[in-house]
Amino acid sequence: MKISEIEPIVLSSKEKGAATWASSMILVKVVTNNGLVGYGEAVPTLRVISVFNAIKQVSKAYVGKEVEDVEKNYHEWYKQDFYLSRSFESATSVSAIDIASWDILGKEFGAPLYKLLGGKVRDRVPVYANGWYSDCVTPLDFAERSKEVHARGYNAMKFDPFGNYFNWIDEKGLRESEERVKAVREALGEDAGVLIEHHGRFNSKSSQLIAKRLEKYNPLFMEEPVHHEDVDGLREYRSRTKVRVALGERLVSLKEAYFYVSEGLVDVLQPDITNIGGVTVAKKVVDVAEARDVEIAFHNAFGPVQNAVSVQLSSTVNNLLSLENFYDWFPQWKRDLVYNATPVEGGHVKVPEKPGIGVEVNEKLVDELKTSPEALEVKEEPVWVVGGTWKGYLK
Ligand SMILES: O=C(O)[C@H](O)[C@@H](O)[C@H](O)[C@H](O)CO
Ligand SMILES: [Mg+2]
Repeated sequence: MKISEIEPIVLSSKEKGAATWASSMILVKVVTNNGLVGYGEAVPTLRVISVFNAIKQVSKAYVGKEVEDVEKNYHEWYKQDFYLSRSFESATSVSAIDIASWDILGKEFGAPLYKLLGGKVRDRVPVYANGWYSDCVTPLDFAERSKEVHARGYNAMKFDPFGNYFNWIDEKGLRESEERVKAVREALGEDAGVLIEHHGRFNSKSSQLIAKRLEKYNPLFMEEPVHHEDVDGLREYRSRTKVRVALGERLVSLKEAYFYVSEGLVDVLQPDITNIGGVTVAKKVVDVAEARDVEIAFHNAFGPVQNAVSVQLSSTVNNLLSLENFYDWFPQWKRDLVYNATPVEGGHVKVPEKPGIGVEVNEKLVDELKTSPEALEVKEEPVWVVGGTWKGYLK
């Protein structure tokens, strides 16, 4: 079965989600010469136009290829694109096409993805909540909202308590962040998972001060505590703190993931299937992590296709910690965009049994929401911030 057509589709709506990127989505539709259709998804942050164009470029290498040859096709692009290991746009494009190819493979064999990957090790995937704390600023805001989320069945949740501090943090920032974390820990009790998101924005000295202040609240992990490229800063952080480190959403290749695992720089690896290289690379990354007892918690922030493929893969991962989940904080259209959806019940998602990624795309809604790629607005509250949490800081 040959790939005959690849179409990048930008979707957007005025309905706001948890963050700036949440109101748009990049879907990739792959069609074969005998009419099978598969869907993938690419990363929709401040690069919507360049990712859309990159998908068109990568498509030139994939059209005409056998859709079943996921391994060969990825390596052909690895050979072609001198900059794949450096280009997030290239990596997310190849990932989206790879996900759609696996979706087609499942449909061809009439099997959900997990069966093609060696079978599942669990029927329900444990998830943690993210995106739940829009407009939370005071410790009380965080405490009340986290209680509501807990009552919905989530026993673990992630949040960024650091307001608009960037690179450096001072005593006031440390105190305010500590008050928020303390409020959530007290609201949830000792057994819940409290996950601290740093969004990779601090220098090592500042994040070490943070770790010393927050370790008494027993965070499940500290996510991206230092700037992504600051490997020496991360080594210093590792040697001077006792907290568990999670990272991985910006990794774009197997070798990059291998580096963090083999150097002992990470406890919880968070590959994103939409930019690590699709299912083809993600499953290898999982194995590399397992060899060093590093746990997996896929980054899963964007849309329902990414969510579906992440649920399928998570069901097969022996060393899974949890899967990130924005599902209940998606704008409604992202839930409506797929049939046989994957709701969160009791902090878990049931693994769908439909072929491929396990959900079908609502093509009527795709036609309604389809738009031309446009640059996202740049606001004082950056794209990675959960909306409204900088309110107290903006002039
Ligand atoms: O862990 C996460 O879910 C991410 O850090 C998100 O919070 C970011 O905002 C997004 O990935 C930006 O592209
Ligand atoms: Mg993150």
